Amino acid sequence: MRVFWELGWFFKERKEQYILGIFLLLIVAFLGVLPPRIIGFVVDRISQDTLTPEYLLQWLGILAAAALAMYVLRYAWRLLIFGSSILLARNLRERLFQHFTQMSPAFYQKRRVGDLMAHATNDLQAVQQTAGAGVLTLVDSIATGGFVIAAMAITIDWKLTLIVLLPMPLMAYMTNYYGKLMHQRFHGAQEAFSGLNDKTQESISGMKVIKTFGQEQQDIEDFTKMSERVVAENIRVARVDSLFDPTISAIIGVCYFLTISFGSYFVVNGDMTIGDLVAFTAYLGLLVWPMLAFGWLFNIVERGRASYDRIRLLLAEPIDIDDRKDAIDEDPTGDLTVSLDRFQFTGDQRTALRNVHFTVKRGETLGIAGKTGSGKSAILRLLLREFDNYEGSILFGGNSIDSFKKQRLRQAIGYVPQDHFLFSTSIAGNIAFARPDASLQSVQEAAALAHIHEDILNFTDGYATMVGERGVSLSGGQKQRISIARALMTKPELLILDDSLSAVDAKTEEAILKALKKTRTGKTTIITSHRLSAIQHAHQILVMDGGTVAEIGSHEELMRKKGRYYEMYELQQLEALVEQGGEA
Ligand SMILES: Nc1ncnc2c1ncn2[C@@H]1O[C@H](COP(=O)(O)OP(=O)(O)OP(=O)(O)O)[C@@H](O)[C@H]1O
Repeated sequence: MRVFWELGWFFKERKEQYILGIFLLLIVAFLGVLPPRIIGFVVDRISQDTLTPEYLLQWLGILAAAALAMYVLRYAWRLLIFGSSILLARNLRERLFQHFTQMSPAFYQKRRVGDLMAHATNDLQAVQQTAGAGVLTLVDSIATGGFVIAAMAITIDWKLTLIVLLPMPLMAYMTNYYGKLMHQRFHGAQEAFSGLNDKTQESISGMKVIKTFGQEQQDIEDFTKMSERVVAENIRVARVDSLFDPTISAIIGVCYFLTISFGSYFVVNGDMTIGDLVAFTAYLGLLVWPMLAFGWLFNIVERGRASYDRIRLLLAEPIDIDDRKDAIDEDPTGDLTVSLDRFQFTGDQRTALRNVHFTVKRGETLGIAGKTGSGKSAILRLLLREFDNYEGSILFGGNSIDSFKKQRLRQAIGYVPQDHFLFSTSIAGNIAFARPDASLQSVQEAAALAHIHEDILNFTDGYATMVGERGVSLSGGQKQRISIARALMTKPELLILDDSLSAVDAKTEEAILKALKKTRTGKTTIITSHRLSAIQHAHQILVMDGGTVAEIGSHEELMRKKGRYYEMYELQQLEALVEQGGEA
């Protein structure tokens, strides 16, 4: 029951609704004890042969009024309590989503998407159930049970009531024992569900690769195994859950046995009337629901507790990249000075970057070259402040990048990542992502700069063409150029192209670079590329090797040096020549 205490903050927030709801529920529970008592009175009149139509009508009238009141009040408390529990789910859902948006890539690296989705769906539903059906079963079982027992003891016979209640401690012990078992098993069931969720998500996203490699059968087998584990875990839960009903029914059976044995003895002895015994038996029938509800309560509460524990753990995960208290609320601008002594990716033992020192003057272009895995993207990710755990400093306009508000820093940067991601919306919507209020004209201008305008006009719906799952399929080069247009929309102070021209042909690459040079005067640009043609025009070129700077200088300087850059350049020239069929 600890989960009710832990959800106390929410019950306080919705105090009025819960108090009124519980109050109405208590009235309903009280009204519920009237019918058996009325039946008892009427049976006594019948057995004494003194039943008059007026007497019967009077009680029937009261019964009808009670039934009507219960109908209306039940509706009202359900609305109040279940309505509130829906708000709890909304509240937690929004907090979770907000939390997800603030977490750094390091968080997503160690979490699985399916797992996070299970938190946002299955777990939230279980917590909602606790605040709704959980509160209902708790209050209703105690109130109805309490009123019925009170009615039995006060209006009929306290001795018979005591006798009948004798098996109750056994029931309390059993339900408590089952509850503990359920808690352990629920954890297993929820984890298995998370795993299955993750598998489904990954298989659907990677269906193309699965099919290409003809691995459908293997994937189906993996899925089936995980699905069977979910079934097995849930059957383990059901095995305990199924024990509640038979246990409660058996105990109720014992109660009936005691009622009939001792009740008939009391009637024969003249301590009770037949009407009393009939009413008592009817009351016993009314005890079935609170006892069953008590069993369900354990189920709901244990499920809710396991889920709420998982949600709280997730929400307690610290935001590792956060704004400082005195963060600068201005867009960063100026020279970029990078002085990195050492950087390791979170959770990785290897040094990803070592002794990387360079300055990019405002308005200049920096090119970064280097073999795959040499640390080019790592530098860019630090500039974006995806990680803070480096030794050294990164200054933007003389201020450390972590002294700016995260939002401000990222607004100042237009980033085109290697792995393009387009949203399932129109092409215009994708380009205007960071400026949703932008005019179509500025969207088209950005698209023209990224050399994708003509392609877009050729699509059936032009800029309104839908992209993604339910839309048009785009080529890698088209996706790249739409991503570049998206980054250009904000006219960023710093534009970062992370190998973003790899899927376009040499002519298109040249045209894009020319357009950038023309429109980005006074603004800084960083381009990483395997193809040196994309960076040879840069004011400065950084050649990375094994996480450190191997060479730095302009194209001419590096060519004169005849070092690594020279070798790479010569090799690429040769490759180009071979591709053209050896004609110089
Ligand atoms: N999130 C991460 N956690 C641990 N190691 C990582 C992570 N991302 C990259 N690395 C490692 O850091 C090194 C540098 O990677 P980086 O992505 O910067 O290379 P790159 O030069 O951009 O390569 P490419 O040209 O293939 O994109 C690599 O050895 C890579 O395996």
